[in-house]
Amino acid sequence: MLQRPLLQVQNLSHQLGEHRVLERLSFSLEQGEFVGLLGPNGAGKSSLLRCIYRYYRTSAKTIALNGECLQTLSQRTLAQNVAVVLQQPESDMSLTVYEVVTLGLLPQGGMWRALTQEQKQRVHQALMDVGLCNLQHKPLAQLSGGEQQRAHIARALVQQPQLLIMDEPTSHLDIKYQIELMELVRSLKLTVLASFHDLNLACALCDRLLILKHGQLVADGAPKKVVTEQLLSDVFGVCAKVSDHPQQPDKWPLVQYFYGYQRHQHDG
Ligand SMILES: Nc1ncnc2c1ncn2[C@@H]1O[C@H](COP(=O)(O)OP(=O)(O)OP(=O)(O)O)[C@@H](O)[C@H]1O
Repeated sequence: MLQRPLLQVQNLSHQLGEHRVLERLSFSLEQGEFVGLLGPNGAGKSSLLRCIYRYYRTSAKTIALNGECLQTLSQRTLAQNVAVVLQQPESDMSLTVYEVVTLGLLPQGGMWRALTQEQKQRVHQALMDVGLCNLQHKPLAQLSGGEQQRAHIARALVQQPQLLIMDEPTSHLDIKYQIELMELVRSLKLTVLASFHDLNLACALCDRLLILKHGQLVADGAPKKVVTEQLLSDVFGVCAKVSDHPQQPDKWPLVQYFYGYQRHQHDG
């Protein structure tokens, strides 16, 4: 029997004010896939992710989770199944790391009563997974950007979601943190849809890439298939050389950019 996709997006369009930000998108995510969402500024990445975690309401039947229409799921069912990590949320800075991570129990009805042994264990395990046990009693505000993001990922882990959505989770982190954090997420074997700006990082981490341009899905496939010099020129407007990454030549393309755009613009 064919397995049902975890997430199915079918003919999704979305309008913000006068602006049509998503245009008839269709794709699905299989259980366990790690999928990168790429595209230039304004392409519609955040808008698409917002539709999927239901920050934006969309028309019925355009998004299904486990075969059920996203719009009809209760808030609780949605929160039990979908966790979201955004870039640098600042709302919970006064909480300690432990408290932030415990927030992940909310969808299961935790937090408002004493934690059960099982819940405490789950929080502890998540703190271990992200390597934050030693900082768990510190306020979030006293942590570095990378450590804060780890705490948010631990919160998402405690939620035990089927789908983890990440909107540019690494954009303020240095390159080592970016790699470390995303390799950590990858090792957790969740289904992940994450937006990126760093093409090389996305190529090395993702099973599959979705490329957006002007709200349309212009490519969907393995990094090696999708990332071509033509696509980089057509979608991102850059001139680049694409070769094989020395570490994984069969799987990972390596993008090297050429510079001098300012001069070309002036040269007309
Ligand atoms: N509230 C809004 N009302 C009208 N248009 C909006 C609104 N929010 C975003 N947009 C527009 O929707 C388009 C898509 O924006 P979105 O944030 O989804 O792009 P993005 O690919 O995530 O961009 P970036 O890489 O810059 O974060 C942009 O042209 C943006 O100007």
